[in-house]
Amino acid sequence: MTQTIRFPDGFLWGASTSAYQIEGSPLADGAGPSIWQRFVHTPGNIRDGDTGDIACDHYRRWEQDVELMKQIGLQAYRFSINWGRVLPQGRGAVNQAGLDFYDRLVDRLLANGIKPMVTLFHWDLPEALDNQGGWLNRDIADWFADYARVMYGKLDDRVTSWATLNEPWVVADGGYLHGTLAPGHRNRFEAPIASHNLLRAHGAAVKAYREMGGKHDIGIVVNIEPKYPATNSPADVDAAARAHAYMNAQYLDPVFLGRYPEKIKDVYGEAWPEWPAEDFELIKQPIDFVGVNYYTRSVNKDDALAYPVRATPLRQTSATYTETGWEVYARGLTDTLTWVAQRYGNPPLYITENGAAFFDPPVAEGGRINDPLRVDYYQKHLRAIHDAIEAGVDMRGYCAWSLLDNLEWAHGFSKRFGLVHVNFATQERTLKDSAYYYRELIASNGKVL
Ligand SMILES: N#[N+]C[C@@H]1[C@@H](O)[C@H](O)[C@@H](O)[C@@H]2O[C@H]12
Repeated sequence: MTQTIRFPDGFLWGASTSAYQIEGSPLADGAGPSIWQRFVHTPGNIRDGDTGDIACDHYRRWEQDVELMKQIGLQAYRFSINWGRVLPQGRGAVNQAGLDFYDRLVDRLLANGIKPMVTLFHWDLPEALDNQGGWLNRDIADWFADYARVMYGKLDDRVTSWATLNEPWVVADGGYLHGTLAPGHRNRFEAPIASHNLLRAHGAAVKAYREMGGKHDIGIVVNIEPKYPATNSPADVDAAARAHAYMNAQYLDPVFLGRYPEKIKDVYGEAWPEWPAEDFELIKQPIDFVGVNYYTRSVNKDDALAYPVRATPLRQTSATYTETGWEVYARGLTDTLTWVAQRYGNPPLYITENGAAFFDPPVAEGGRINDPLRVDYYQKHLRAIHDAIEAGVDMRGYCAWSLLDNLEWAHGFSKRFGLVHVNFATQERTLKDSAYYYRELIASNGKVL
């Protein structure tokens, strides 16, 4: 007898995007370039030479896209603000046209009963700030707080959910250690500095919100990937612990516990600086929720040559893998959510991203796009979330990644995560079968699982 699944009353069902991945028009109407403008136009950085110059053309088609959200029945829409569209130099003069774009979007979402969930930073740092050191300059905590104040001042009368950062780990690891993401640095001494300043900026933006009397929810969005040892050998167990400290605990420990996990020094070694104690007072500002981005897990083998964590993920022979090479492992989501709940005092949690890139067939007769693997992925992961709820985790909502097929960073347009297919040549949108399935899920509050 299959269990009837019921999600809590008021559980919020949404979908997520980010500015640079969907908006296009990166320099329109006075916007200042982000570090992605330079990065995507540097040959070799993005597959097929794809760029965000047009992307999903959302900056011009946003009304059509809100209609799509309504058609799917979204209760919430998580999106990010392009910092440089609002502050072209990252600081100082406000670009009114940029602010007006987000103002109109928020009003239209609310008019359609869709809750805006705003992320202030989703990787598109203004180039002008990067030219002043960007995340390597300790002043960026103040620059970010000033930008946050501009957005709070404009939208906090209607936006009730703020996230400061999206996935600081990816910014530090991809942007400063491995160079696979903008700004493309490869420096093991820079990565912890960027990571620490991202957390300081988070704390400064939360502090600014409280000081202005903000009464709504503010939190942080982190990617969490549970790390399992390949064997019970001490070497593999320790390898998994290093990988966990590096990707997972390095972010929520400072935010909730006011300190880094001890193991992080073993990860970075000589590249790990000592930090001023007052930094942790700033970072650990009380927050109202954690956004968890979950995609997969990794099974780790000790590997002395794999910097910085000295652990290598092992492919699981019997598993299904997505187009991005990620194992489909829904149990890892339950383990992740119970870990966060147990370690940090059961804070309110949202899944702010969860989804999969699979090869989608062409649009069939009648305009249908059959994507059963994506439907199966959602079904498995929502069941895993329900298991966490049954275990007492305070789950408040779920945002599918992503509303639209979009620019998958260095993958270009080759990896499609959308509930909605985008023909990037014509900008035609087509709901995939997974969008129709998600619509039923929302309408039944998860009962059709
Ligand atoms: N790759 N991938 C999909 C997805 C990416 O498109 C988002 O921008 C990130 O927040 C996070 O990495 C996850």
